[in-house]
Amino acid sequence: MLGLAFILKKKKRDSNHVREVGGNNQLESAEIINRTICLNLASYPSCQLSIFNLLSYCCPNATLAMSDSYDFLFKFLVIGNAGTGKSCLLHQFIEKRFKDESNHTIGVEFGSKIINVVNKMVKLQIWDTAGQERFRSVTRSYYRGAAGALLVYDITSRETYNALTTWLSDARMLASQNIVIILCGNKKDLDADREVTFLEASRFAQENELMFLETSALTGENVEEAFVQCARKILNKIESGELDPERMGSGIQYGDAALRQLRSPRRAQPQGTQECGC
Ligand SMILES: Nc1nc2c(ncn2[C@@H]2O[C@H](COP(=O)(O)OP(=O)(O)OP(=O)(O)O)[C@@H](O)[C@H]2O)c(=O)[nH]1
Repeated sequence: MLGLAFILKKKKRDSNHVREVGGNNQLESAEIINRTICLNLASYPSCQLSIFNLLSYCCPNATLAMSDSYDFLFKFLVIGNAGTGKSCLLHQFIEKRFKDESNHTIGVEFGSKIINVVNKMVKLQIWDTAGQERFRSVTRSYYRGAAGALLVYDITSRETYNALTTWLSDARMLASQNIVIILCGNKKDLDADREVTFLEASRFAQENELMFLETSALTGENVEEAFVQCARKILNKIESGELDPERMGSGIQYGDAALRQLRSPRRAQPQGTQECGC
């Protein structure tokens, strides 16, 4: 059975973190809490293709099963050059504190959080991707079916700002044309070392139809806002009919069987089973 066990179980924990380890993209272990999918491949070091990668590719909505009292689940990406603070932003958003020691991400990391957006409970399933070029082929495989993204640059590094067009075209090509993206100029607390002005970045955002905020993972400024604004825009698009959660690869899932049943009776599933978009 390849050592792969899907165990659905209720389990409470403060944070939901999955870390993909090993330079050769081995998935040592991964947990999605509450809706726990346990993958234990530690004893299969030769397995080069992570099961998460496979799940994400084949079944972008595979994490949804029983409801945690949320209305929607959105798949999010955090992308941008290495060292811009993507992991620290995710950590600040989930844990509400700065990650003191942050190493380069190897492949991808995962986190999730339920937030309240305009009276809807939205579960964000967030994939924090490695910014280093050598992981690009791995990280690109996670783009598929993302509903939203934080596109991060470092306001003290023009190089990271100059790379934005490449990240943007990748996201629009590989995720979805409709992906909602918020541009985040991170390290706002280092204003004295700024190399990119607020004005030029906001122009870039406007020209490319992006939302824009300057953030600081260190102080927490605008971090929650970045995720919330992105989620709010996705919700608006759902309400206006511009986005269809039922469309395969939309990166959006309904949060409970009842709501799904209301919308599409033939797709209703028994409680406790896994919904898979494939
Ligand atoms: N001053 C300041 N430093 C930050 C901020 N965010 C991150 N850093 C620092 O920037 C460095 C890189 O942060 P990471 O979160 O690891 O960067 P990353 O974008 O995830 O990097 P990769 O995983 O390699 O793609 C670390 O030394 C952080 O402490 C911030 O808002 N302000």
